[in-house]
Amino acid sequence: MRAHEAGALHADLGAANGPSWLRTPGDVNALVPMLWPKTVTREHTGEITVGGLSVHTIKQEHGTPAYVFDEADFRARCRAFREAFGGADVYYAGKAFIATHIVRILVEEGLSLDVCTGGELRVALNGGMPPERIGLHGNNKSTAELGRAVAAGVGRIIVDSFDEIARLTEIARETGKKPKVMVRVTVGVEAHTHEYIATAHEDQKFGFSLAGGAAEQAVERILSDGVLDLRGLHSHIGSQIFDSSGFEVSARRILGLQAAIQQKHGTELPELDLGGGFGIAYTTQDSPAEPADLARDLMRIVKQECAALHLSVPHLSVEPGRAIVGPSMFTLYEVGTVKDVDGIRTYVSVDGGMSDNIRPALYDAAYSATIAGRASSEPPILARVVGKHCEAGDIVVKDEFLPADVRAGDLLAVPGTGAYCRSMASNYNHVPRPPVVAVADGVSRVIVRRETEDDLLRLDVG
Ligand SMILES: Cc1ncc(COP(=O)(O)O)c(C=O)c1O
Ligand SMILES: N[C@@H](CCCC[NH3+])C(=O)O
Repeated sequence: MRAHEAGALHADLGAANGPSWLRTPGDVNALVPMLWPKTVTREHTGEITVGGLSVHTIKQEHGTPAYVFDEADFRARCRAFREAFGGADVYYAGKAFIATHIVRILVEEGLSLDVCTGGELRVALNGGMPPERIGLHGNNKSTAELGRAVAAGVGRIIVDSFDEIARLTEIARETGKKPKVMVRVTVGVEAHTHEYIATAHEDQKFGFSLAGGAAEQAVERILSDGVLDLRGLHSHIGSQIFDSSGFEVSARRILGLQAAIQQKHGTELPELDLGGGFGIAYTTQDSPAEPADLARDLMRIVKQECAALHLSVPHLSVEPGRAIVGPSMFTLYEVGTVKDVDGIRTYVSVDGGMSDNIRPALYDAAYSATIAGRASSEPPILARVVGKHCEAGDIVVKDEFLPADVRAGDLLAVPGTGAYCRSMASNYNHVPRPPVVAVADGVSRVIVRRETEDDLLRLDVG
């Protein structure tokens, strides 16, 4: 007997907490479109296909667990952002997920790229991103990283500390180059998101404080030295944000600083970056905005503020990561064990876990899941999908209704794992990291290969 049947449980869970769309036996097979890559469908056989390939074929060719990347979906999202933002530049945030193949697609789709380490810069250049379309971030860029970025001729370096300004000024003097920079401003906005991924409140490591005057001092130092080419101001308020009011406050404050700089120094800064952070749906409880709506709102706010402050509208850029790549992937697992803890819940263990998705453990992030290899007409039961790690907090999906006949050998898919899953993966417990398999037009292709135990042993020099 399964621990909990959905009908009895709904009253306890309440619509706000439970995965409320799964109420009837048929619903366990339903795919809510906003959670899945665009080409995903459930066939009449009951199994899920993506890009024309069935999950069984993907499993046969590549094994599980695997991150499955829907290339057509990713391209469509790149295009949607580029078209929505029209004259503005879209810097895809590589920290969400970067690989050479991804960079090639970004180049083809006309996006620019935000990198935040020398490692990401290396992949960006390897994938053929024109250096002038690369922006380098980071609160502690080393002299070596700055030197490489300047030598490569990156289009912008977003400076984040006085130490960095000094370091970069020295590199510019030594090389005779004039690197283009933006000043990252901490605008003092409390973004409505998990505290670990909010980045614009005062008490934290990123940026120069607006309220404390550090941002203005940073601008003054750059202008008075005259060695760096100050292009504009930058603000990023955090990640997985749904409420546009944070962007509005941020734009108002940063343009206030821009106006103050213009008044004091007579310098009209030509560019403005409002960062990324646009939220996506992980469960049916989330309601993300369309890129066109985001773009319209942001542009309206900037135009209004510029008009009020008598500023020319600067060339705008944004840095979405999650909203582009997040929904383009799902993780395909195989169920290994099913355990009923009587009267509490059913634990469904899969062949991955916190090493391929640390977000539930780190941010209490919610995900959803479905049995991907078949449909079921059994009633739903409340399940917790867990991993294989030696850690009680190794949760993949905290609450989900799965069919009562969920069993070992089932394929299980978790959508929305394109952003910050492979890029934050570890090999905890010496579990090798899964591959990223790109699927398009019925063909699959490994774009990041599976890590092997040999890879891990090679690091262990004995
Ligand atoms: C400076 C900067 N830009 C862009 C991003 C991308 O954020 P998201 O993936 O939420 O769009 C981040 C991450 O939060 C960031 O720190
Ligand atoms: N890693 C975070 C997002 C932070 C992005 C970088 N500032 C997440 O998984 O949600």
